Amino acid sequence: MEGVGTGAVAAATKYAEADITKLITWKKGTPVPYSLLANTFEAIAGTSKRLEIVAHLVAAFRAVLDTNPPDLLPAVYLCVNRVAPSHTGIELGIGEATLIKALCEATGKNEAGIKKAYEASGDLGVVAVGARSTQRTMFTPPPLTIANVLKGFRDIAQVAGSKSVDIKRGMIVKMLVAAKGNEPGYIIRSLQAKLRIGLAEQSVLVALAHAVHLHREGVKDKDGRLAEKLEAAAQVVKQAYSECPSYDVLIPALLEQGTADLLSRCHFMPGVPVKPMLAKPTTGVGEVLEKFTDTEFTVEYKYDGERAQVHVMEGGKTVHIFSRNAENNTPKYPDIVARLRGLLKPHVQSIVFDSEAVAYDPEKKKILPFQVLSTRARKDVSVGEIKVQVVLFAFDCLYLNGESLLHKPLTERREALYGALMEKEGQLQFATAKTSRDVEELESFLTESVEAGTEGLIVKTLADTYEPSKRSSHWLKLKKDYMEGVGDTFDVVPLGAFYGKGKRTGFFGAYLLGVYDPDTETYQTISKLGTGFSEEQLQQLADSMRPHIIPQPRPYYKWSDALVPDVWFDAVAVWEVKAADLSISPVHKAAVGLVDPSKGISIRFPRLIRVREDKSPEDATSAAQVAEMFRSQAVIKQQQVGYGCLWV
Ligand SMILES: Nc1ncnc2c1ncn2[C@@H]1O[C@H](COP(=O)(O)OP(=O)(O)OP(=O)(O)O)[C@@H](O)[C@H]1O
Ligand SMILES: [Mg+2]
Ligand SMILES: [Mg+2]
Repeated sequence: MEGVGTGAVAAATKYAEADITKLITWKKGTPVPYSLLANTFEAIAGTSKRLEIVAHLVAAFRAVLDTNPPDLLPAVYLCVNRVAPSHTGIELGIGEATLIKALCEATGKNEAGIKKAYEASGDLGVVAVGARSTQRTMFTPPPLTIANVLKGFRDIAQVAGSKSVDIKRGMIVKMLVAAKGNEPGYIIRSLQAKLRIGLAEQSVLVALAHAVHLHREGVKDKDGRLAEKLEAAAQVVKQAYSECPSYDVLIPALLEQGTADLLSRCHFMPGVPVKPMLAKPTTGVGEVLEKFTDTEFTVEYKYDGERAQVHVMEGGKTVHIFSRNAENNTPKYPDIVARLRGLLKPHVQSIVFDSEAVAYDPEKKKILPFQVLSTRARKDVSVGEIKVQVVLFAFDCLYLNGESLLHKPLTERREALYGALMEKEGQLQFATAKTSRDVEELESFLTESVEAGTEGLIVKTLADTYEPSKRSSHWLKLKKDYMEGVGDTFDVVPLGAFYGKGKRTGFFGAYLLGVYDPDTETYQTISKLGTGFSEEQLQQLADSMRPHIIPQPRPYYKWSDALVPDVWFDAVAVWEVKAADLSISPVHKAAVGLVDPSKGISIRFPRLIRVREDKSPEDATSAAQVAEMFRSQAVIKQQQVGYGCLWV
């Protein structure tokens, strides 16, 4: 067995010393006050050390477990700043204008004053805490509790109809009036769907695992193995959550029997999207053969469309289609929903398969590029009005007739797939595949794949399981581009913009781009993007970003005084760009500390490929990926020099 990380040992020691009774200010069996969380958030915001962040959360969760366990579920939702699992599509994200009005109403302050304070601090949460109420209320409202804050948020998220803005505002005012001390700040930030305390979901999962373990087994290290057990608990909880990303399932399972045997109670199930398995870039057939010397692998066409995880239940009566992001894409594809029933073999009652939805020309019987798919409407699509036809290329089977196949090898999953669905041209086809180790054969398969209108190949080991949410080295992508020395594309977040000159006066001529570092929860600049747009595209991008201008950069943006944009944006969009190469930069901050202690990495000559509607800013290219790409670029350069062909 692997050794236990020093982190776990330090954590175990910290927990043993923590006195959670100090936190408990309420009676056992009564609802836990929201102040427990607000104070915990405050403490977390005050440190950047993972270990301390997790320790604060563990203490709070233990206090909940000791006194009122049913409050653990709402507490966790509030920590991850969500009101429901993401596939339900129920989310917060109240606009600034509404929040400002609500703050005025709740505090009796005027709008100009609130706006001025907002301009100064750039954070409505800070404004909310500072804006003490000048109004007297007849009755002091009872303190906010964790359960009623979540319920309030849920209600607000679900108000619909013509008067919804006013109704929402009224509900927000009520919460703000009841909030005390630092609470209004976190209420406001939660409503904005931006907690901004540097709390990553992975940390919440670890804390949850540790708290549950300590609550059940005690904090004393009875056999010298506490650190090891805590680490094991965290692993199991993380895995359960990646198979079944729903706290509504995970937390009751944890409360019931702890982490022992958790995967048998919280596992993949149709209706809840599993996080998709991801692939790593490779540079050529040579590298693939080198990596997989002793491993059996297969190669498939890599289609350029949109990922579609298809859940079919009750013999086709219920169908859900989920995006790469676990969002519900079913309303976008009524045509697929309608055709699926006819494509199931008779013995198939339920199936979940992984596929790529690709635009298709039924007359020419040809697949079409992603750009065509992106013109298809996203919501309220009715079958009769569909202009862009799609074909599904199925490549994996995750579940069949009541049984999860996630832990089966790809060979078995593929057999299940081929045995469960019927192919029909232009409707549903299996991804073209080949199994070979021959360099020439693979090279020509790659050429073939590109001629067939795909992006290249995806190489998969045959003996491995499906690894939800992992960017695993069991799946390697081999795009034509990589071999031309370009490397994989980057998914970047526009953080700011520069006004244009000459013909571009009046709108943005260039953008400041950033990547995301989930370890520090910061956006770090990587490049300036200023060429390669059409005038029309420039206009569209400017229109899409203008509503997201903010008065000041967020405290979690890492940028340099040497390159300050004219306006800053909230981190809301993801753009896919192709770039020339990566270099250590005196200006940019991407992956700072990972390759060089104080300098970041930048990319040269980025060109916009597409706007990624299917990725959220936290799914942007990560700092660690940038560092990895930088290192592998150095290796390739060296190899190419070695082969006498200088890399340009
Ligand atoms: N045969 C296939 N097997 C697996 N994935 C495929 C296949 N054909 C197409 N794909 C698509 O390729 C994607 C992986 O490569 P791609 O470079 O497009 O990733 P991405 O969506 O940009 O995400 P990232 O860059 O974060 O990996 C998968 O998510 C899937 O949508
Ligand atoms: Mg793709
Ligand atoms: Mg990509």
